[in-house]
Amino acid sequence: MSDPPVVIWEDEVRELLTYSALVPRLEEALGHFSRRDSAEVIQPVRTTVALQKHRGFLGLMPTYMENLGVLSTKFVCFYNREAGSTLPATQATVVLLDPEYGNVKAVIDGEVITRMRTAAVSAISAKLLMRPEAEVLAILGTGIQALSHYNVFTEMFSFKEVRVWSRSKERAERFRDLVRGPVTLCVSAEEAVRGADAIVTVTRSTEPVLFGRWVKPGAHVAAVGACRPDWRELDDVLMKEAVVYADSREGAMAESGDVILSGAEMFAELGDVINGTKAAHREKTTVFKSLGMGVEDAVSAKLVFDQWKAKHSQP
Ligand SMILES: NC(=O)C1=CN([C@@H]2O[C@H](COP(=O)(O)OP(=O)(O)OC[C@H]3O[C@@H](n4cnc5c(N)ncnc54)[C@H](O)[C@@H]3O)[C@@H](O)[C@H]2O)C=CC1
Ligand SMILES: O=C(O)C1=NCCCC1
Repeated sequence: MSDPPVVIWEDEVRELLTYSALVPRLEEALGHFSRRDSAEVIQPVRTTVALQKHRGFLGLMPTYMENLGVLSTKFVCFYNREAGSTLPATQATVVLLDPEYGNVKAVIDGEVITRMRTAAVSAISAKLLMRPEAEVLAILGTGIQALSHYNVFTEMFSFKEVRVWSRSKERAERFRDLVRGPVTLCVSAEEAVRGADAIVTVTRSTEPVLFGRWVKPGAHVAAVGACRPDWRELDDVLMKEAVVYADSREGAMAESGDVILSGAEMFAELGDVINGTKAAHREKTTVFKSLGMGVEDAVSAKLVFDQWKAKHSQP
C-alpha cells in the first residue's frame, strides 16, 4: 500500500515557491517541450469540458516528463464571468503522481502555481524578445495575473515606469494599493500603451483591448488572456504586423482566438528560441501568445513538492 497523498495548500505553496527558483526550471521545461522528444515530455493539448450553465470550462492538463520522473495533471476551471462578478476567473489544483506505481503523491493548490508560472513565462518571453533598453511597461487588467506579472516583471527588469489600466477606477486604485512599488494609473488602454516598450494583456475580455495602431514599433507584447478559439485581446493589425511566438504551436492553433481568427502566421515557440533553433526578433514588434502548458505546472509542482519534503525532513 502506498502512503496517502500529502496536501499542500495555498499559504504553504506561496512560502515554498520563488521566482528565482521557478524561472530557470520553466526555461528548461519550455526548451524540452519544443524538442518534441517523448522521453522528455508528453503533453497533449489541454482537453476542455464546457460548463455552459456557469459560463465556464474545465481544462485537464496531463503531463509526463520521463527524464525528470514527473507525472502530473492540473484541473483548472476558468470562467467568462458577468461584468462585476466577484467570483474568481480561475480555480486550479495540481495532482502529482508516482509514474512507476501510479499512486497520487501530492494534491497541491494550483492557484499560486498558475499565477506565478504564467507570469514567469511572460517574463521569460520578455527576457528573450524585449529590447534590452526597455523603460516603460504597460499592464492591461488589474486582477490576479496583473499582480503576479507586476511582481515578476519588476523583480527581473528595471523599468522606469509601470503603467496600469483597468476599466474600473476602484480596481485600478486597489491594484496600486496592493503592489510594492510605483505605478501610474491610466484612464484608457491607449494612454497606457502608447510609447510602452513592453505590454502585458491580462484581461478577461473576449474582444480586442489592444490595437496595433497604438503599439510602438519594436515593442514586446505578452498576451495572456483570451484562451478560447473565439476570444480576443489583440486586433488583427497587431497580430499581422508582429512576429508571433507561442508557448505551444498546437495549443495556439487549437485555443487562441487571436491566432486563429486573425490568420496570423506563428513564427516560433518560446522553447525554439531557448533551444537556439529559431531567432529572437528583438528588433521587431513581437507578440508572445500564452495559453499555459502542463509542463509549466509539472515542474512547478515538482519544485513545491521537493521543497516541502526538504522542509518536513528537517529534524
Ligand atoms: N495564459 C495562461 O496561462 C493563463 C491565462 N489566464 C487568463 O488570464 C486572464 C486574467 O486572469 P486573472 O487575472 O486570473 O483574472 P481576474 O478576474 O483576476 O482579472 C481579470 C481582469 O480583466 C478585467 N476585465 C474583465 N473583462 C474585461 C473586458 N471586457 N475588458 C477589459 N478588461 C476586462 C477585470 O477588470 C480584471 O482587471 C483570464 O482571461 C484568464 O483566463 C489565467 C491563467 C493562466
Ligand atoms: O494554463 C492555465 O492554467 C490556464 N490557461 C488558460 C485559461 C486559464 C488557465
